[in-house]
Amino acid sequence: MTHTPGIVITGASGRMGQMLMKTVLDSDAAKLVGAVERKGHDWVGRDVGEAMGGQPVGVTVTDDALEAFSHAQAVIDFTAPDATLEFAALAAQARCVHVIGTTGMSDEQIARLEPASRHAVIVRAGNMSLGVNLLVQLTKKVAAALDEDFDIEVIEAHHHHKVDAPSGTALMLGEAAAEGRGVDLNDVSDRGRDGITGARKRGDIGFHAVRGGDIVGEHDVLFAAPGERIVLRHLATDRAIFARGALKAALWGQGKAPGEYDMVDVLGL
Ligand SMILES: NC(=O)C1=CN([C@@H]2O[C@H](COP(=O)(O)OP(=O)(O)OC[C@H]3O[C@@H](n4cnc5c(N)ncnc54)[C@H](OP(=O)(O)O)[C@@H]3O)[C@@H](O)[C@H]2O)C=CC1
Ligand SMILES: O=C(O)C1=N[C@H](C(=O)O)C[C@H](O)C1
Repeated sequence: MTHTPGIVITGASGRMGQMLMKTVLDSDAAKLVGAVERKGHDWVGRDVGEAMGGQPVGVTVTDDALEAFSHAQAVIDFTAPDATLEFAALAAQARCVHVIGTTGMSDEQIARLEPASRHAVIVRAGNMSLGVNLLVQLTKKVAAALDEDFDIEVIEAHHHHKVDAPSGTALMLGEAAAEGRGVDLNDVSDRGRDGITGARKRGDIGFHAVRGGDIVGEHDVLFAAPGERIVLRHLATDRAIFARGALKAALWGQGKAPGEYDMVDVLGL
């Protein structure tokens, strides 16, 4: 008999939390065993299906993350950096696979995931969709094929609720471009120009963030040279693509050795 992994969703009431819940409830490969919200949230104590405006699903929203994780095989976490660091310690304690979609983490915060990854599998990516992870590979290839006559700019657009910039995806694409070029992104990153900036510095990788309305997520990588331009583009029109990727990661992580992984590992790209 095959074992169906139990999944807990953190940030249950969020845009991604609700999408993740629906994706797990619709899946035959996993079962929803927990939904976590912060202390004092008005969903705590309610059936999560009813809280989302539908039928009961038999899962009560809790603010006790460790208790919820102790009944699960994986935690899918699209919340905020501080919350994700707390959940990483608890998921490791419960030996759950921790799938992290949270963006906006500093290098120092990312480094603080390391102790948890010694005890449990962590899969973290700024974008869980197949399309973006393919675009990351293409960006690396194109950047490796072109010289610095081609200026690289990463332009992203998101809904007006988004709190971090550049997006996690834009940073993944920038890292890929830098890697393709054989440079360190920290040395060439130029974020959001304003004022008398002087002429563009050869070799820089620029980042620009647009925020408006209900844009799900759009990313362009522009390679601009005298006389020609290449644009690599991904348009997300449905958050389901991120939730499907996250569930795939939660299933992929079962039985893997503790450590830090990303969607390139999961998708075998
Ligand atoms: N990797 C990927 O593929 C994707 C990543 N994301 C990322 O996922 C994250 C969430 O996005 P989105 O769903 O749009 O955001 P929302 O603001 O809609 O949801 C975030 C959820 O996390 C909860 N949360 C925040 N801080 C805490 C905390 N300290 N303890 C417990 N719960 C907390 C919020 O609760 P409350 O309302 O009470 O604050 C809310 O339920 C962002 O970082 C975003 O960039 C989004 C889409 C795809
Ligand atoms: O906040 C969002 O919505 C998204 N965040 C991720 C990011 O920062 O790149 C992924 C996706 O673009 C949606």
